[in-house]
Amino acid sequence: MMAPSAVYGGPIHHDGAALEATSDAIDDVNVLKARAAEKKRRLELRQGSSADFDADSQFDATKDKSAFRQYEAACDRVKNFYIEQHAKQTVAYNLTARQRFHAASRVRPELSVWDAIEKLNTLVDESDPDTELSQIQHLLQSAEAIRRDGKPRWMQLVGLVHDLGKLMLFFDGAQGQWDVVGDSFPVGCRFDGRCIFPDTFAANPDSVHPVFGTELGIYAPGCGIRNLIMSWGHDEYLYLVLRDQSTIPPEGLAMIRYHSFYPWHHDGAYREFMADGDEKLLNAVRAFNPYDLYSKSNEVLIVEELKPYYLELIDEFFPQRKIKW
Ligand SMILES: O[C@H]1[C@H](O)[C@@H](O)[C@H](O)[C@@H](O)[C@H]1O
Ligand SMILES: [Fe+2]
Ligand SMILES: [Fe+2]
Repeated sequence: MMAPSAVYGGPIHHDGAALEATSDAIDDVNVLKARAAEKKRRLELRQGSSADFDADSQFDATKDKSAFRQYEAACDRVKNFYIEQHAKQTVAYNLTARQRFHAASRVRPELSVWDAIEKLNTLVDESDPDTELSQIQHLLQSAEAIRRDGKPRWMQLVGLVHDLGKLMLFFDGAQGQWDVVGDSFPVGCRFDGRCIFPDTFAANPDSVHPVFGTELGIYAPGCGIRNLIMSWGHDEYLYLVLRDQSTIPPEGLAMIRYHSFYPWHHDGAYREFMADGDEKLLNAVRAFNPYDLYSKSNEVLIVEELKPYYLELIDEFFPQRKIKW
């Protein structure tokens, strides 16, 4: 009979040191195996995301797009919202809001992204003619549409978080919904006729201001979209919050910052301020828009079912877990 040492190719030791060495080696192998399994799982997850971020959307092929953003036919809730917002979004208010945001004394609540999403459960957006569901549903509907179209994981994440700036209603000393939600536009120059309900800007003192009321106002042509002072609201707030606290790529940050800037990304206004590189950002914002707008539906998603997938996605882009809001 063959000696056991011949089968294993070496002598069998029974001393403690050798046993310890063997069990360390087994631990090492297990770590490697766990790492390989994790890598494979992440790869598999990614395989579901193969489309370019800016490839045309597919999920909305059968949607009647003319049914969305019908402001003339909208209810009084929406019209009254814009009457108030357009009267009050002045340069002076904007500077006050930004100072408030940047103040060293500002207490910044810390909350994970998922907890922030759940907090939005109670918020129904007064400016929105297309959904009366809570914002958590809107975020999940956007993210799910992006996921269904096989878009990159960072873009799915942008869908999931893009309206979290609406949390400023609870956190940032907002005055009401008028300085949180709704379409956005620059202040400091003439309000463009392509904004919705443009006549309501007549009640805004800046519209007759000797500088702010002129076509270019405080800006130079070609100054760059990033240099426009955007009306204060959830886009700008979330952009400022996430710019330094996530690994979202620049295109994703542009989607967040300008997703409500319909007069620019949808109606071609304010192009005179664009600089080199802005066309690329515009392209990104446009690629995101269908997932924000046409994903709105009355179909209620089951939050608990989707939660594990999105918790993992959040982990990938927010390694520090909690966000300073
Ligand atoms: O009513 C909506 C809503 O507030 C959205 O979150 C915003 O991004 C849109 O631009 C706006 O018109
Ligand atoms: Fe939004
Ligand atoms: Fe949205």
